Order: sequence, then C-alpha cells, then structure tokens
Amino acid sequence: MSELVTLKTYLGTWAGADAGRTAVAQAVTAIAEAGVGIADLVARGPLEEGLASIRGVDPNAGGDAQKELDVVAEERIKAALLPTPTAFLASEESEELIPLNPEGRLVIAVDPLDGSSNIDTNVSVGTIYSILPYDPAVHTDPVSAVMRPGVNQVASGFLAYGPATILVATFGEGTQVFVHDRQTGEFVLARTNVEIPAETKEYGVNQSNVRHWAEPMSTYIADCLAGKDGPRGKDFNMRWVGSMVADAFRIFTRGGVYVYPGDKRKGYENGRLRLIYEANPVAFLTEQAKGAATDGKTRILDIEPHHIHQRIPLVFGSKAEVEKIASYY
Ligand SMILES: O=P(O)(O)OC[C@H]1O[C@](O)(COP(=O)(O)O)[C@@H](O)[C@@H]1O
Ligand SMILES: [Mg+2]
Ligand SMILES: [Mg+2]
Repeated sequence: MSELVTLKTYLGTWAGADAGRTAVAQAVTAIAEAGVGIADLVARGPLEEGLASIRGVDPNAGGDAQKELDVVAEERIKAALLPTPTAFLASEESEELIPLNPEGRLVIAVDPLDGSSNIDTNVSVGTIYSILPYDPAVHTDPVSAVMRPGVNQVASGFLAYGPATILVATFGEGTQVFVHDRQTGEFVLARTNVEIPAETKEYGVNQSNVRHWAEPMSTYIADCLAGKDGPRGKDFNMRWVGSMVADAFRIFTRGGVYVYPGDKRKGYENGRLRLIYEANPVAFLTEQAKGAATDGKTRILDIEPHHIHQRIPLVFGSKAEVEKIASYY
C-alpha cells in the first residue's frame, strides 16, 4: 500500500513557504472541514427535518427558491472562512459580496449547496468553490476581484456528499481527488492528476427541456439518440442526476459530457448554471483534467462576467465530445 497522502500533506508540499499559496491552502482546508459538517447534516436525512424546506419567501439572488440547507451551508462555510485570509465571499445565497477578513488577499465564490432539488431524496449534493487573488490596491471595488474571466482562478474544487465524501480540487497543477476517511477524519488523496477520456458515449442533459432548446442542441441530442445507425455511428447512454457535482464526479471518473443549454423558458435564456461559482470552478477542474468546458461554443474560462449571479449555458467533459457539440453551432 503506497504511503497515504492526506490533504494536509498535499497542501503543505504545494504551498511550501509561499504566503499566497499558504493562504489558498488555509481557505481550502477550511472549506473541506465545513464540508464534513455539511456531509454529516445531509447524512442525517429526514432526522434533520426541514433541511429541504423552502426558507422564507424571497428567492435567492439567482431567483431560485432558497432551501434551509442552502442557507445553513452558506453559514457553515462563512464561519469556517472567517479565520482565513479571505477578504470577501461571493455566494449563490447572498445578493452582495460578504466581507470577511480586511487583511485577506483572496476572494472566494461559492455555491454552498449544489443540487438543492435533491436534498430530501437522498441523492448526492455538494459544495463548489472558486478562489481568486484579491489586491485592494488593484481591486478598489472588491466586486472587480470576482468579476474576471475564470482564467484568473488560482484554485477551485467541489465536494460531493454521497456514499463517500469526495473533494475534487485543482491548484493549477492537475486535478486531484481526495476522499474523506471517516475513521481518521482526514481527506486522503485517492486519484492524482485525473484525466477525463477525450471520447465518450455518455451524455447528461435534462431531456424534458428538449422543446425549449435552440436547434444546434436539439440536433446534437437527436444525433446521439439516433445511435449507431445515425450520424454519430455509435450508441449513447444518458445520465442526469440533477446535482451537477454528482454528474461532474462521474465525468471525472469515466468521461462523458454535462449539457445545460440556454432555452426559451423565461429566466433560462442563458441556461441554469451560474458562471462565477459553478461554471468557472468546474471549467478549471475540467481543463486541468484534459477536458474542455464551453458555453456551447466559447471557452468558459475566457468569458468576461457582467454580474456575480449571471447564468451561462454550460457544456463540459470529454474534450472531443465538447468540440463535437461546438461544431453544431
Ligand atoms: O433541475 P434541472 O433543471 O435539471 O437542473 C439541475 C441542475 O441545477 C442545479 O441543481 C443548480 O444548482 P443549485 O442546486 O445549486 O441551484 C445543478 O446542480 C443541477 O445540475
Ligand atoms: Mg449549484
Ligand atoms: Mg446551490
């Protein structure tokens, strides 16, 4: 059995004596620890009554109804980040940036609870984070530290609260998979420098929206459905969990594509996923794993944001398949 590498060891080696990297390591350690607490809550299922209940009447910044666990998860992450060098937190569940540490040199964007429609169905949910540098001299308006193309991220990752509590993380040197060991309480490195297979025969999409899609997407999906006798010359499988972190982890494990296109429904013109704290972090992880991530045709990490909660059509996963989808546009 090779020497087990814990998240602590991995981060210590990566950060070394570099102050900026040490700040990132502290923030990721804090998020991972908060994630273990959220996983414990989720594991109590109905015993923790009300987690799936709609909290209050105001939808969140993205216009989605807020679930109790959305808000509890944000509170846990905020509390965990307070002692770290994080200046501001942008969260799906808060309209404005949340100020944390005035001396901080990082800004973090977070989807505290991803997969909210699955909270009471015992299906994996998760947390997604994106970390960018913050320099008060440059970012006189702190929002500008977050409102930058995703290529500016220094780290990103997601936790998936499933049968295992998984952390998929990149620090710009490949994408790593850690698993939380309930016996020791440590996150242990389980897969190093993950590579998403370039080709796939599996796609993920919410097919009930097919009548709302623009022609390129409906033609692409129709061609997949046509199977080996159709234009693709191969049969496809379909998987759609309803929690992006769960679909993403499957893709990091065996390849595939995740597709959430813009559609004709009001509010869904730019799809459902948010650029800053869902698409950007997953796009960074995907590219670090030799995959690709676009809005259908444009690289996600190059997209200039115009609003913290803006939605973006999202296609990510196996590189050749993402490129194939772009050829339909
Ligand atoms: O319910 P739909 O329309 O299929 O959308 C499912 C997608 O919406 C999301 O739940 C959006 O994320 P939130 O749950 O954080 O709002 C993704 O995790 C998931 O892939
Ligand atoms: Mg989400
Ligand atoms: Mg969410």
